[in-house]
Formats: sequence, structure tokens, C-alpha cells
Amino acid sequence: MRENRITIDMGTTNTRIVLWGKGQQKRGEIIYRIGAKRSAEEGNNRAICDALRNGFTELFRQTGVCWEQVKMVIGCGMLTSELGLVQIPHISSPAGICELAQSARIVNIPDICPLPFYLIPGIQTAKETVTVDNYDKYDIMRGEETETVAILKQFGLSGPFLLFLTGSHDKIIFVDRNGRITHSITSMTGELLEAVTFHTILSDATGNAFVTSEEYEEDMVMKGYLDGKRFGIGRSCFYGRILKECADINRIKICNYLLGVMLQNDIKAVENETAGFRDAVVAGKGAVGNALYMILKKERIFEKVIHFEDCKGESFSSVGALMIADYLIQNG
Ligand SMILES: Nc1ncnc2c1ncn2[C@@H]1O[C@H](COP(=O)(O)OP(=O)(O)O)[C@@H](O)[C@H]1O
Ligand SMILES: O=C(O)C(=O)C[C@@H](O)[C@H](O)COP(=O)(O)O
Repeated sequence: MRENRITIDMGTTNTRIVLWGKGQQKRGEIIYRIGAKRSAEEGNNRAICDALRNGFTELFRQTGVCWEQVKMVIGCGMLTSELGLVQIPHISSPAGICELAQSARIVNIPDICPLPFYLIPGIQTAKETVTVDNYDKYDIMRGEETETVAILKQFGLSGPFLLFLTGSHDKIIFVDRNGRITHSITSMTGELLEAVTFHTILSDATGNAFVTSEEYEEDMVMKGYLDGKRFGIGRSCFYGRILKECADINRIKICNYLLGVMLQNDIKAVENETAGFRDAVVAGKGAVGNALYMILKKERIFEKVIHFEDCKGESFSSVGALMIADYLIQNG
């Protein structure tokens, strides 16, 4: 019986392929450290195509499931960009689950997937033409719209609220009272933190590693955040080196400090845009999610801030893609 569905989310950095059995029962999951960034670096999408082929084979090997038992394959995120599998245009806001499901495209790529491949489009802020005079009112997302669907449905939320999503690119998503996305703001916080952590002189001070949940230190995050606000990102990052070389501070404290410095980006991005919003929701795992939640609470920009790490242990994007798959299956 064809009851299995496969969801794929490809981001800038990671690709997650999940095989779902009945309902929300996860049967298998493969995560590759391959994403849109790899295609940009290599000038082609071969790594992504290989990851999808290998991912399907590996999932079937692990679970014993075969293509004849799969009802639908559905993808979202940067898979639909020029750096992914097949480019499909963003749909315009406002949009929610119905608009996303109705705009899903079906493509046939038999050398990767023998079934029709459903692709969920991203969302762009509605705007006629983007020019050098108005680009700062515009934003795009691919993947986070699907995460938003999961967060709204799984936790029974209704807008209006601002949704903070962490990742390679942190997104601040404006959700209206009908649960539709009206606008978004992006900061490349995750990619910047990655570049600083692994590819600058500070890689020595960070020990070439991000801070984990267990290593999270609120005081150092807050110190970094306040310095970022006061001195700017560049100067504050260099204090990471001063702390290591001149004060002999350990790598965990320095990583927490740099996380706070970088999260200043997200607050700066949104601080003049919150009029009319009393509630904020933070959706993000690990130290980054904890840190952003803590900063938003301390800054008192919102009356209420809530935090979700994941959807009962599953990623928001995979659950959102599954919800859209089931919507499409139920609605023919
Ligand atoms: N402490 C941290 N732990 C893990 N990832 C972090 C951390 N700080 C920043 N990041 C960023 O988050 C990215 C991973 O985000 P994720 O949502 O899994 O991937 P994607 O953006 O590809 O969907 C990392 O590549 C990095 O840029
Ligand atoms: O829509 C596009 O082509 C984009 O670049 C949006 C991009 O920021 C996208 O939402 C991916 O972000 P993550 O890697 O999931 O953080």
C-alpha cells in the first residue's frame, strides 16, 4: 500500500530527507551537509542531485521500503532555487498553507526520482518591480514558509505575531491574524557566524566549533550582544581575539560571546519594524534558539515571547512539507 511520503528540505547549508509512514510516524531520515552554498561554490548542482539519489537509496536500504510503497515525494527550500534542483518562482505574499499547496509544482526528473516530484514554492514580499530605490522593502524565503505552516498547525497558533526562525539565514516572518505570511526580513546571521567561527583568525579562539546547547552561557551571549550593539560587529568580533590572547578566556566563553555579537544583527534588522506586534515566537534549536529567545525577552520589544525548539523532535521544515503533502493528497 502506498502510505509513505518522502519530504526533502534543502537549505543553504544542509539537506534533510525524511521517509514518513502512517500519519506523522518517521521511518527514516538522512541529513547531508550539502546545500545551495555548495552549488554556488562549485558552479553546478551535481552534489545536490547526487545527495538526492544517494539519500533515497539509503532510506530504502535502512527501512526496507521501495518506490511502489511511496505515495508522494515533496520538496521545499533552496531546492526550488537556481542553486537547487529546479527553479520555480516565489509566490507573492500574503500566503499560507492553501496558497502554498495550490501553487506546488510537479516536475519529472526520472534519473533522480521515478515518481512525480512536488515542489513547494518560496514566498516573496509582494512588490511590482524591485529597483535600487525600493529593494529594502522586499524579501524572499525558500523553506521558512513551510516551517511556518508546521509551527502554526502543530502548536495551534494564530497571528498576528512575528516569527523568528534561525538557520544559515535568520528570518523574521510577519504572520497575520489569518495565519498567512505577509512579509519577512532576512539576516545572514548563521552564515556570518559560520564564516567568523571557521574561516577567520578567530578559528583559533573558537576551536573551529560552534557552541553547543550544553555549552550555552547566557552572560557571555548577552555581553557579546551588548558589545555588538555598542561597537558594531567588526570591532566586537576582534574582542574575541583579545579575550583569548590577552585574557586567556576559554573557547566556550568566546563562542558564546560571538553568538551574542552576531544575534545583534537580527534585533537591528527588526527593531523599527515591530509596530502593531505584541507577540513574538522564536523557533530554533540549540544555543542559537536559546540565545535569541533570551535576548528578545531581555530587550522587552514584545509583550510575550515564546520559544519552540522543534516539532516533537522533528524539524519544522520536514513536518511542514508533510502537512502540505497530506493537504494535496486529501484535496486531490
Ligand atoms: N551554534 C550553532 N550550531 C549550529 N549551527 C549554527 C550555530 N550557529 C550558527 N549556525 C548556523 O546554522 C546553520 C545551520 O542551519 P540549518 O537550519 O540546519 O541549515 P540550513 O540553513 O541549510 O537550512 C549552520 O550552517 C550555521 O550557519
Ligand atoms: O529564496 C531564495 O532564493 C533565498 O535566497 C532565500 C534564503 O534566505 C532561504 O530562505 C534559505 O534560508 P536557509 O538556508 O534555510 O537559512
